[in-house]
Amino acid sequence: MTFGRVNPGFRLEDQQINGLGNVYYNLTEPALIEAALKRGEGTLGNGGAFLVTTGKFTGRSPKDKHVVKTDSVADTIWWDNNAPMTPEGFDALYADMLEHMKGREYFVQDLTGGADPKHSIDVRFVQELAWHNLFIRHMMRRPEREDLETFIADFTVINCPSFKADPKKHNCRSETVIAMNFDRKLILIGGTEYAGENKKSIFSLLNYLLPEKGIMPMHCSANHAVGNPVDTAIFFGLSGTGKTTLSADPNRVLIGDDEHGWSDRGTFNFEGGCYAKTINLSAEAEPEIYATTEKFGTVIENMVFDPETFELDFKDDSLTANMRCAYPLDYISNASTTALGGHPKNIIMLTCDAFGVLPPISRLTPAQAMYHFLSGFTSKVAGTERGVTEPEPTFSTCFGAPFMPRRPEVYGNLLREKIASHGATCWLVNTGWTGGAYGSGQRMPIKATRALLTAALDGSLAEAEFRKDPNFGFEVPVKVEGVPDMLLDPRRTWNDKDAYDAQATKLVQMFADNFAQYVPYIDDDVKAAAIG
Ligand SMILES: Nc1ncnc2c1ncn2[C@@H]1O[C@H](COP(=O)(O)OP(=O)(O)OP(=O)(O)O)[C@@H](O)[C@H]1O
Ligand SMILES: O=C([O-])CC(=O)C(=O)O
Ligand SMILES: [Mn+2]
Repeated sequence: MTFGRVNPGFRLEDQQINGLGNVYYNLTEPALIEAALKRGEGTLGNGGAFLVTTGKFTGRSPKDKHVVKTDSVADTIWWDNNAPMTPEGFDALYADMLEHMKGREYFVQDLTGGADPKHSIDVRFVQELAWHNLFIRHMMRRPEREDLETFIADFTVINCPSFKADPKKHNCRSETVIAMNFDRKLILIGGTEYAGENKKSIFSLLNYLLPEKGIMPMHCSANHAVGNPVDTAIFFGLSGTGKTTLSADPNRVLIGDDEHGWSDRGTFNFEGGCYAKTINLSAEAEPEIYATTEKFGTVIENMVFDPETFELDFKDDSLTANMRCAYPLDYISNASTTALGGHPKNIIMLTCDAFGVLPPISRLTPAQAMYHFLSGFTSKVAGTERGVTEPEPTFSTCFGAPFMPRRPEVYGNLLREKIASHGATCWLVNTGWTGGAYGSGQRMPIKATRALLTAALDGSLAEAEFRKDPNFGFEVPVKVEGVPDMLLDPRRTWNDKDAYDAQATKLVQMFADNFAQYVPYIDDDVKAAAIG
């Protein structure tokens, strides 16, 4: 039996997916929640939020992500960063997955990636879990309901958590698999219930497709000034650096929290929803995001709650530190209705420096911006990837290496051209440690980071006095209203100045060692910005 609304000429059978149990097409939120409850997938929480746990996998599995090595992509994929899978392995995987799916209920959503209709792709999600269907409905963009009847997908994602891959037969690494096949226009996900894999698979796809059209795909959040979309800011950053937290700014309009494109028409969100970390989330520091945790249909992943009152425990990280909530953009009161912005006037690169060396804000020249973009320094915070339990310094190029199918220079050069032609101002913002490294110092107060960003975005910071950082050569403001002077100079926040200097020297060397791999591919001015 099939239920719901769908293009009668584009059912699963038309895609040669046969023999399933009931198939539910494009159910809306109430029906999906009802189905998920009936299937025992989770619990209804306060305000109608939907509470789920995901078992063993509570973060992404980047090492289990494969790109199928077909002739058409063999020369353009960055294979050092993307594990290959043979076409034969993929075909066997697909056949076995289809066999496994037989007789089971499936939930289908027909959705779009990309708020700019000129550059969007249509994606069909075929999912075993009703709550994954709810999640992806929040996270992607929805066609008008009447357009569902003519919807044809450019790509199809099949997500079957109960399926276990066979590494030998399927040419993958483990029982968990994410396999992307550009020729067959299929993405197969198996062996994990973590919802983030659904959305990040489309991000990887767009990161491959868009550069060919001259569009820069970015792991960044974005917002714009109230009433003035031309005054757009984007915030690059690896997971946990503050893209979601800082883009939800009560004084600006939210465009999106995680994935955007920059075309010659301006910026556009790939998504229609947000996926926020909820660990230590507080109503005081992040009121807008906090409020979504009691809204109808918000998906709350891996949070501990009181079984009697359903109150969420934001401190309890016993299931994972990567607790999350997913909600549609319009659950944030000042979100953009179009999810479109102008050409970024300010580009913020967020880094969570657990060494406590980098200043809370620095101004970058375009060459320095390119240097930091290619470097992608941060610390991975606990939980978003399997096996990470405390901050772990890392260089993740383009602030999102796990999602980049092409070589870093492809993205670096695109960004560089766009910064040059639109004259964006670039900043490096450390949302990590101050007053010492992880273990002795403390995380940068959100209030201070916000005050610094406000000054950067309203233009007042440009008027400040700047000093040159002796370690990295960028400019650091000396005085900013609302922020203690001392905080602006990390060395002053450390009790032991020698320890700071030693740590700074070590970090500069880590940057230099990492950057050596890009030197053959880059221009002299960026090389000159490569200090150390
Ligand atoms: N100074 C700060 N600035 C930003 N975030 C901070 C700061 N101090 C602590 N945090 C915390 O760090 C976390 C930032 O997570 P956030 O969801 O914004 O990351 P993200 O960059 O959007 O990651 P992802 O790509 O995984 O979604 C939040 O839990 C936030 O409360
Ligand atoms: O993908 C996820 O699971 C969450 C996220 O946004 C990231 O890690 O960058
Ligand atoms: Mn992200």
